[in-house]
Amino acid sequence: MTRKVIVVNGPNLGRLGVREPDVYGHQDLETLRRDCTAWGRELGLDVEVRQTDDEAEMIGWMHRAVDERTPVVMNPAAFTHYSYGLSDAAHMVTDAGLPLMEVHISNPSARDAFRKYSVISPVATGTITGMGFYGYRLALEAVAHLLEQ
Ligand SMILES: O=C1C[C@@](O)(C(=O)O)C[C@@H](O)[C@@H]1O
Repeated sequence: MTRKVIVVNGPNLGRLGVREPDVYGHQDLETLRRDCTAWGRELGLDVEVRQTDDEAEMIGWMHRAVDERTPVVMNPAAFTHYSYGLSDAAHMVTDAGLPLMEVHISNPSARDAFRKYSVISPVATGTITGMGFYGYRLALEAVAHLLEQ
């Protein structure tokens, strides 16, 4: 059976391709969507890529993931650094025994001081940073691996 996985992206990631291309690359969200869908297919995962600038919507997606038992790949974007609401919601996902892989396109630790701390990392299954879009592939591989355990 193909297992559904959601790949959720936080604020400003809808602007991939035009936002700081030196940091986030020249490829847009649509390309990320196509890449993740194709990688998922290879790994036997039915991947749905979402993006929102709205914290409440992202939190709602976590509640639904718990209810529907859906593993999560999450790039929380700026929510990473301050959203205790999203952190609590992400915690519910891993508490439910579901994988939640945190991904960052850049390496936030190597950037501004406010990016050095993640409120998501302490509750995530694992974190991948600094690998560009390829980090999402690594996160999907990790999810596929964890689902086989
Ligand atoms: O919006 C983002 C993107 C990001 O999560 C990344 O993918 O590298 C890193 C965050 O610090 C930043 O706020």
